[in-house]
Amino acid sequence: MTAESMSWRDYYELCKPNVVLLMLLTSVIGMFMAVPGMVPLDVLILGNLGIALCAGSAAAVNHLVDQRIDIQMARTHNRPIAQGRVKTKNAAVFAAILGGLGMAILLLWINALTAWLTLASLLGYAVVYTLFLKRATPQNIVIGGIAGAAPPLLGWTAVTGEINGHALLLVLIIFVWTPPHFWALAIHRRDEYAKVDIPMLPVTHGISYTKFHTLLYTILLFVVTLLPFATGMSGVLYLLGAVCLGAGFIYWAIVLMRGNNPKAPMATFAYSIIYLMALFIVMLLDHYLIPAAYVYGGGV
Ligand code: HEM
Ligand SMILES: CC(C)=CCC/C(C)=C/CC/C(C)=C/COP(=O)(O)OP(=O)(O)O
Repeated sequence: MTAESMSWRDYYELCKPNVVLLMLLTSVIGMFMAVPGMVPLDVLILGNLGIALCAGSAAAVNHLVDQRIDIQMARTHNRPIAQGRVKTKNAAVFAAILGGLGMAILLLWINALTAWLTLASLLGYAVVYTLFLKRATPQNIVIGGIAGAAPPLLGWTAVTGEINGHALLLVLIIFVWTPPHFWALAIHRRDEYAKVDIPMLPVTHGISYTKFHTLLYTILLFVVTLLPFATGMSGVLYLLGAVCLGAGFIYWAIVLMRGNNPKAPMATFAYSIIYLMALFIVMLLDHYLIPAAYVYGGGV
């Protein structure tokens, strides 16, 4: 592999591509949930491009700010800035270009509301969470989770230009999902966070306390995911999916809490990602398939 292709890979990695891809799935589905038919193609492409660039920019700032702690933790020590493969200044320029481009796209071709909400999420993650909360309180990821939870709202406002209760419900789902998603991993990596003095919940309050709160949030998540059905936003297919997926999450949170399976923390973390992906996909399927079934059923 040439040095040049290596460096592109490093810049790509700065954007946390897998995380941003899952966020994009939620913003795309936020767009589709906002309308009964097809999302205008320009909004679909430019809206998600703008959101992705801004999220990538925030992720690059996170790498930049965290380089000294990243190099000390096994999970993150090989990151591009921590290892000096990307210079701090270049990373800052890269983040500024991505953020500037993303904002320009949203302001020029989408709408001002989406642009400012996206900027708030960018700053919420890159500045409020990374620079302050992460180092200050074990509630860091709970509060910081608001930024990561925003994409379905950003997708929704990109299409409609308005904030809507149903869009906020999608944000609420990801907001409540974030603590079990992260704490499962943080339980596994507790000693590393302790080593770099980051006050994650398992460090400040212990593993058992964190496991219990992971279970509590998972139960709360189960309840919150019933709300799209209860409010008439989604139908029976979604309800079935939410109940099955939620039962699986609670199962893993219980296995985690019982503590006799050493693989439970990372299995719960992996499940959290599959869970969110599947929940949003089933919501989209419900949105299009169920009305279609009614139409065709009614027409026969
Ligand atoms: C404040 C909120 C969040 C925190 C603290 C958090 C924390 C983390 C951490 C530490 C990892 C790294 C695991 C590793 O390096 O192996 C991770 C991975 C991941 N997170 Fe989150 N996360 C948050 C929000 C989100 C959101 C909102 C999404 C998507 C909607 C998301 C999707 C993912 C995905 C897909 C991965 C796997 C990445 C990979 O395999 O490369 N996360 N998360
Ligand atoms: C515009 C918009 C939607 C912005 C959202 C930005 C974004 C990419 C949020 C990601 C959330 C995340 C992976 C947090 C982990 O950070 P960490 O520093 O705790 O984890 P780390 O140790 O792996 O870096």
